[in-house]
Amino acid sequence: MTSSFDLNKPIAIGSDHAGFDYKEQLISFLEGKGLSYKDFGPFSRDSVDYPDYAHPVAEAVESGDCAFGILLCGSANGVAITANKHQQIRAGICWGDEIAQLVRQHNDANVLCIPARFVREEDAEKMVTTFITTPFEGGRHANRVGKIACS
Ligand SMILES: O=C(CO)[C@H](O)[C@H](O)[C@H](O)COP(=O)(O)O
Repeated sequence: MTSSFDLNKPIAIGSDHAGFDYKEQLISFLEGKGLSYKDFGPFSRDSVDYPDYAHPVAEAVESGDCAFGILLCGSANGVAITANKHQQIRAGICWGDEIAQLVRQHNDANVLCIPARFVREEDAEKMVTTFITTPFEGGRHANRVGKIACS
């Protein structure tokens, strides 16, 4: 699979209880594609607090330990709000393939946030593929992305 991400590094993935089943399904999907990943949990369907999983995924991407991140919760708002607290993280909520393409092309997103309660499993898989394979366009978008971080 061709990607502008360094796929020699693992993909960071995490969720809350609402995203747990989709996380497990996406892990199988990544394994099927021969892609390595690091699962930041949770490891059951028990109710949990999304920041406890979104922060570690964001840290793994920000540090360069992982190529990029995938986060899932019910609406994706909680994980996206949390991940975007990290200066070098650009986490975008995606609910369809065209949005997943645009968040890479225009925003150089490094964390894909999926609303598990609002998208179908097959659409989640398609968005992951699109996120991985779509390069950042640069140009005018690079100027804008360069102005996002506060410090
Ligand atoms: O954080 C969220 C919303 O911004 C996520 O959608 C959570 O998954 C959701 O809030 C969990 O809700 P629950 O009623 O505790 O299952």
